[in-house]
Amino acid sequence: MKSDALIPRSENGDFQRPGAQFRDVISPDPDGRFPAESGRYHLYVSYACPWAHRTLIVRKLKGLENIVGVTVVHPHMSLVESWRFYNSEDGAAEEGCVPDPLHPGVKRLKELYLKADPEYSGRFSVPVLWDKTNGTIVSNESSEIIRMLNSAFNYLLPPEKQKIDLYPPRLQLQIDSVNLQIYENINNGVYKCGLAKGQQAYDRAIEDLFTQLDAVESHLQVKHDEGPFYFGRLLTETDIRLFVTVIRFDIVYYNLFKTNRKMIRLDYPNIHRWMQNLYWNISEFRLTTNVGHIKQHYFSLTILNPWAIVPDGPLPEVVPIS
Ligand SMILES: N[C@@H](CCC(=O)N[C@@H](CS)C(=O)NCC(=O)O)C(=O)O
Repeated sequence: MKSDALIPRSENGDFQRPGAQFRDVISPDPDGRFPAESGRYHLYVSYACPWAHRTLIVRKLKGLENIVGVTVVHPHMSLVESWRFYNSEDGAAEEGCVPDPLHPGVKRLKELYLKADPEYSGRFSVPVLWDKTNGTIVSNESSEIIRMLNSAFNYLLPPEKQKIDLYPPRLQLQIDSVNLQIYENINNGVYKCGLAKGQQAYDRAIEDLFTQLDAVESHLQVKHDEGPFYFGRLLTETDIRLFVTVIRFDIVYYNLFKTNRKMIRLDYPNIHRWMQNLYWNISEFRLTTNVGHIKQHYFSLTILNPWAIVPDGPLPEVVPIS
């Protein structure tokens, strides 16, 4: 099968991201199928992937490093064979990748999906939240994994980490509604631009993307007096979900996905300031951002970049706060 045929699209050529298929939930209930326990769950992520990046940020913000393990896959992904684990022939560019520590001999993420469900026929995507006790996947949907990490393990955490609530009850309605627009037009919007098949599909996607970015820019300008976050004073999951796309924007999407009507650093001062604050002042954002993996992964998608040449810029990759 030609690799282009593996990109899911509508009849009009619009990219359509398939829904995740493992949708179980870790709960604080000790009698549940997936009770919150220390050392039982493991995240498989790529540093390149914005959806996986959400889970890395929340894991760190909540101080779950010793409770939920992580393995980073190699940044080069095969559309047919899926992500692969580090092997001894890999070099320095693959910083942070290791062989699968839980399943010696497993080479590809695909194998874990098939262990969890031999009949599985969906995409082999990251992130994967793995349950060591049942030997299965709890969830491969990042929006739901971050909600679990936000609250399910609280009873194991010190008070200052328990208190961090990225989905606070009084903002939930607003968060849900903003998340939806940001997902549709920005998070997935950049993919709709990059993976559009045909001019009209691209034109639709780019219009929606920049209309939404313009709206976020105005929103952040108004909110700035209240605080540095999307909702002002409080850091929420909306900041995380927006950050993972914005940090990749000038570096890969602008060029590879043709989202080049405007650049964050030059044309969106409020979004840029908001992003710089998260990146430079909140270490959990900076320490989970790996620009090397991001560039290695996206520019290796030969369906969009036949020679897999990784461009030099933009420099600096993330502009320091002046
Ligand atoms: N709904 C998923 C989407 C995850 C996703 O699409 N991940 C991409 C990487 S950025 C992936 O692993 N794709 C592999 C593939 O489609 O084969 C989530 O948010 O967790």
